[in-house]
Amino acid sequence: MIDPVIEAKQLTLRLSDKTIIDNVSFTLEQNKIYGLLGRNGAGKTTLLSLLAGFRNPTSGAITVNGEDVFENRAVVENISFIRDVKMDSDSDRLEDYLKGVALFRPHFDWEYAMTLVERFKLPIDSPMNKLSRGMQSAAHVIIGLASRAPITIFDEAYLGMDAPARDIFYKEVLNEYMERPRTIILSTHLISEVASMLEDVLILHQGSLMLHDRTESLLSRGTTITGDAAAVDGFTREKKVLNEQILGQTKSAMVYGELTETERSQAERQGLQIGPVALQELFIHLTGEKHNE
Ligand SMILES: Nc1ncnc2c1ncn2[C@@H]1O[C@H](COP(=O)(O)OP(=O)(O)OP(=O)(O)O)[C@@H](O)[C@H]1O
Repeated sequence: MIDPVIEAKQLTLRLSDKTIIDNVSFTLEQNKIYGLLGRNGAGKTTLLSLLAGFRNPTSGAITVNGEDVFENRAVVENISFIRDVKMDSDSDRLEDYLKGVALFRPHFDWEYAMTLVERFKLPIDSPMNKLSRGMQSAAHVIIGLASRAPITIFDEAYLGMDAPARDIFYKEVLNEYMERPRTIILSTHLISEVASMLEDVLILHQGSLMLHDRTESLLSRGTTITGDAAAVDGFTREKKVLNEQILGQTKSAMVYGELTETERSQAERQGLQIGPVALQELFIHLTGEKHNE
């Protein structure tokens, strides 16, 4: 499959009379890294299951290059959907497990998978259910990376992994993406760790798509003001402050909303530094209780 374009049109899923995905529409262009963010229960896994063809929408459509995904083998074999599932009852050795998975994945690179097994220091002969939680996560991440599917989805796949293992994962994702561009969707609560990798961000809130924007333009909605604590307080008095940090006499405040040119020169005159806002703070603000009252 070349250059997959994913389109959701008024996508809706109801389960037991509850609307889980509510009239969601978006277009995902080929070969970008997308971040799918949302609070617990927002519907991220459900949306990704629809995209991976595991579920049939109640109404609306989700297509890849114009073709419906559900029960469409030609499309689905180009999608790798990696979740953090526990393998408590699977006694296959890791090597056999990977061999089994590779059979159904046309782009699977066995040599790369073995390199990753070494990088994550996984015992290749161990039964899956004897691996630690983090090692099981790493095994799934290896499948996602080595499958080299044109559409690769990591749904909290790396939650059990410790910080050094996650670091390896992020580096591998970026390396792979540079060498073999593909569409990668990362659904995560570890926003600060992945923020710099994301080209576009989608925020799902209570089943609806709240926002789809380039990360850069999303980040321009907020500003960090740093400097003398009293000056920062004066400057931000009328503004929506998302978060503040104080270190001695110095204060750093994240505010929502773009600054005007006049405000920027005013800040400069007062010796205040202006910097970018963190994606995580924006996310907390946009999906927090108060913003949605
Ligand atoms: N089979 C089902 N039947 C009924 N409701 C379901 C079913 N599966 C999920 N839900 C509900 O759908 C909503 C969305 O769940 P989903 O797992 O997609 O959210 P999520 O954004 O991935 O959450 P988290 O970040 O906590 O993993 C939740 O309210 C959940 O209870």
